[in-house]
Amino acid sequence: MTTSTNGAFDRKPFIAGNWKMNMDHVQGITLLQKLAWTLSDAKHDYNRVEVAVFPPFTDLRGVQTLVQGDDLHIAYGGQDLSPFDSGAYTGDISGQFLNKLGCAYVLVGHSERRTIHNESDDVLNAKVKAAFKHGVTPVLCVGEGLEVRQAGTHVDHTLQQLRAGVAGLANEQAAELVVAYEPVWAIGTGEVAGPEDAQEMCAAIRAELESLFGAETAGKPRLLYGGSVKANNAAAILQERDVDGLLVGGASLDPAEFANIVRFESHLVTD
Ligand SMILES: O=C(CO)COP(=O)(O)O
Repeated sequence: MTTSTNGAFDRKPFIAGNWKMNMDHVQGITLLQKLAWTLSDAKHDYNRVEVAVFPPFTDLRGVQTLVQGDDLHIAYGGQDLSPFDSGAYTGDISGQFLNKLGCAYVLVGHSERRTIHNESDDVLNAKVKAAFKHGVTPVLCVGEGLEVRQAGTHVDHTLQQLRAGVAGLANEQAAELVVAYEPVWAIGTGEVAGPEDAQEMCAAIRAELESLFGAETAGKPRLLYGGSVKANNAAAILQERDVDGLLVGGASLDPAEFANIVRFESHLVTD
């Protein structure tokens, strides 16, 4: 039987919605408004569970205006950033632009960036550093594909991505980092890694951070799970000791479903 962590989280739970390439800037505002209303009706305590959304770049200005205008306590961030500050990099977005738009976070190395855009570990390490340089907290995404999982080398594979991503970070940066474990075979497939799979990897990530940065620092970063998370499986995953939050794709496009995930505590098993 899993042990409830209700009321005893070591780190503030973090529930993030990655909208991917969905929602134009008009739809994005409607979605965010509905989410905010739903959470407000449910009297959600943002001090207890942090909420963030990752809309497409073109939505960010509208999101900022809504968040500021309505004094929402929902954080937001970009889905990617350039490793460079500015210059002749057509199509790229600088971390300083994200900071200026009030982005608290930025996704780095989502599996769709690693596979579709062939982003290498070196580039991703540069992106992590660029995010910190510009005052935006990176959410470093790591995780194995199906073949690696079937070969049983998923922990080694994922830790290698982690080590490469955090290479050269100062302890204060490592403490602020967010890491999202997203097994590629569980993304958008309906195939959820079991809570024990999420726990196994998050514990391994925490142990690796400890060996790199020491125990005090390693206790601070929040570790998320992502991959086919829905309201009906969120609580079980979050009950695991080393899982501090969730990175939600498809279900974050439905405000009622996402709000239910944010309110996972009402589904926790208490013993
Ligand atoms: O990739 C993900 C979040 O970044 C997970 O996506 P799904 O929740 O749609 O499986």
